[in-house]
Amino acid sequence: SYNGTRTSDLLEEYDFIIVGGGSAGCRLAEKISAVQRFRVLLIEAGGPPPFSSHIPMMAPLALTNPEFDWNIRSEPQKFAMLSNIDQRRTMSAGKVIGGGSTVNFMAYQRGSRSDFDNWEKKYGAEGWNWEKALKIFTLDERTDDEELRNEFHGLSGDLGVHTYREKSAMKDALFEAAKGEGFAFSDTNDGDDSGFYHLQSTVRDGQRVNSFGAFLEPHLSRKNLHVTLYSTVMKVTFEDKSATGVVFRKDGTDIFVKAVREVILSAGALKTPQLLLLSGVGPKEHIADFDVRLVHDLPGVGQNFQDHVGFIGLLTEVPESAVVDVNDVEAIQQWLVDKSGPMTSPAGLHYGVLYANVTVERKSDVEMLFFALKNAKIDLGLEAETLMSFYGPVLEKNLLQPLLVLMRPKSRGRVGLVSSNPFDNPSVDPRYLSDPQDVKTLVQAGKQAISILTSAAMKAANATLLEHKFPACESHEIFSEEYLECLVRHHSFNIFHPCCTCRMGRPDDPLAVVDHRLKVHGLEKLRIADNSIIPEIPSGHLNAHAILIGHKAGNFILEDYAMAARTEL
Ligand SMILES: Cc1cc2nc3c(=O)[nH]c(=O)nc-3n(C[C@H](O)[C@H](O)[C@H](O)COP(=O)(O)OP(=O)(O)OC[C@H]3O[C@@H](n4cnc5c(N)ncnc54)[C@H](O)[C@@H]3O)c2cc1C
Repeated sequence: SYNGTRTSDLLEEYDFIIVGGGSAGCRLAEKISAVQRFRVLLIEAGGPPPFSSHIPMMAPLALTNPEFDWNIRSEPQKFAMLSNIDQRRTMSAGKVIGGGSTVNFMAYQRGSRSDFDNWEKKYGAEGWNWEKALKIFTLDERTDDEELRNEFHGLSGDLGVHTYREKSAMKDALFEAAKGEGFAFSDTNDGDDSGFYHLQSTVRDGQRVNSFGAFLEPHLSRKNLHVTLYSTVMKVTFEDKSATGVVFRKDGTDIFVKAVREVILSAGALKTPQLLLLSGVGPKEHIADFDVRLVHDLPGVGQNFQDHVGFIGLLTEVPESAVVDVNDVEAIQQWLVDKSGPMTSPAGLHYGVLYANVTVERKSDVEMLFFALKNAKIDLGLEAETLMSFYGPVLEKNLLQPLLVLMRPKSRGRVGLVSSNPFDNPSVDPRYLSDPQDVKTLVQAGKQAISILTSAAMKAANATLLEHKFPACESHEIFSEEYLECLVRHHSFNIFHPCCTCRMGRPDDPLAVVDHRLKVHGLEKLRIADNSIIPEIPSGHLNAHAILIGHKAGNFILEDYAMAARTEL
């Protein structure tokens, strides 16, 4: 498999150095290396994608595997994840070329028009409104869905997207039940996120589409593009307030490469703030606690952490035919022969998704994702005793599990250093559910989910919501408000969408880290292009956003260096 540029072939200097070959970094590297006279270096800490990552149903296998996952452990949580080991959560993040897009669950969702318009209005993120974002989404997308030939979708981009329109009795029942609750059927990616919809996912011809395979792999022969794998950037170097290059370690050797024009950080929402702090850029009081020389006091670095978090534990028994078994040998063989069959389901999410509104101000407060998979071994984070007593008795049953997730959580966390060693993971304190409104919203959504799961349509499809109490909540009447609140706090679950830790904003905004063209405030020759720059978490899943950010960063760079960029974007 691909192993990147040989170390002996690397140059001493490049025009642009991109740190992190994830969803955004790969998109960006393709854009700027299209200009032949730009020498571009992409530095990625992980290696090539594992074979299993191509099989959509195998997605959960990469979770917590140290070969592909940074395995960052959160700080103990006070308001959520109360039944987890040490009340912590593993903040899974891809350590592999393609980053999150190589290990994620492949849902392709942009969120709502208002999310983007809000970035522009509230945070001064000029040019990031829905209309502008939509142009880029459609440029990059290649949907295979005949029914989506409209202004919201692209047919000729590089990012393959598949819609799961396949019919099944369980999906029909879920849709019928959702209709009974007043939800209409809709297209998830038209900017109006409400109702029930078929899942759109980054799958093409039965295989995962990651950002590396879609955008970069076809262009690896470009002579001006170097990609170094298994290479961990330790810090950005500066002369006064200007970035001069980076130091990375590969095979035990520390290598300095000079950036003639710019360094661009695309290391993701957890690692980008860590790298800035290690390089002396961030809140000066925090940096002073470590053996790091202050380069620039920037209070917003690592602040404003946001993630989509919610809960699971409403177990619903369904017929065997409604569930995909990850260990089904016949299904694996079928996939190996012609990339078809049950293994093409992205992590068992093929039943579609519901955006539920529980408050009046929003259409999409909570997303309900319906998982129906067996033997998936998803890391739930629970203490062994709780895991055994809750899941042990239902191990042999075929289960449908709704995962209810806050789309616009109010709680805010932070990322910081634990040490000045770049090989230590950062300290991540999400402060999940620290805002009481978040819990209230999830409890209301829990009631709505129970109504759906116990509806006549679901009963007719032989689905039975099990009255099986979660251990920490045994003293409460099952499915009462108190029970649901207890479940929310004890069996909380995030879906690995950290963002917003180096957010965009105006120069006079004390917590802004980058401007609307992604340049770091107060510094020269340094940009950020990954999900850390998002000011407020949108209601879509974040792979689409990272790709959008990589694409726009590429446009900004081409414009700034007077290349023929599409300025209208
Ligand atoms: C398990 C899981 C499931 C998910 N499911 C979905 C989903 O269904 N749909 C969806 O849209 N989104 C999903 N996401 C989220 C989505 O994939 C991410 O939001 C997105 O990939 C983030 O893109 P990014 O470019 O900001 O960062 P990343 O893609 O994480 O890229 C960062 C890259 O930088 C590298 N890096 C970090 N530090 C260094 C360093 N010091 N030196 C060199 N390289 C470094 C990393 O190894 C990584 O490759 C999921 C994520 C996970 C982990």
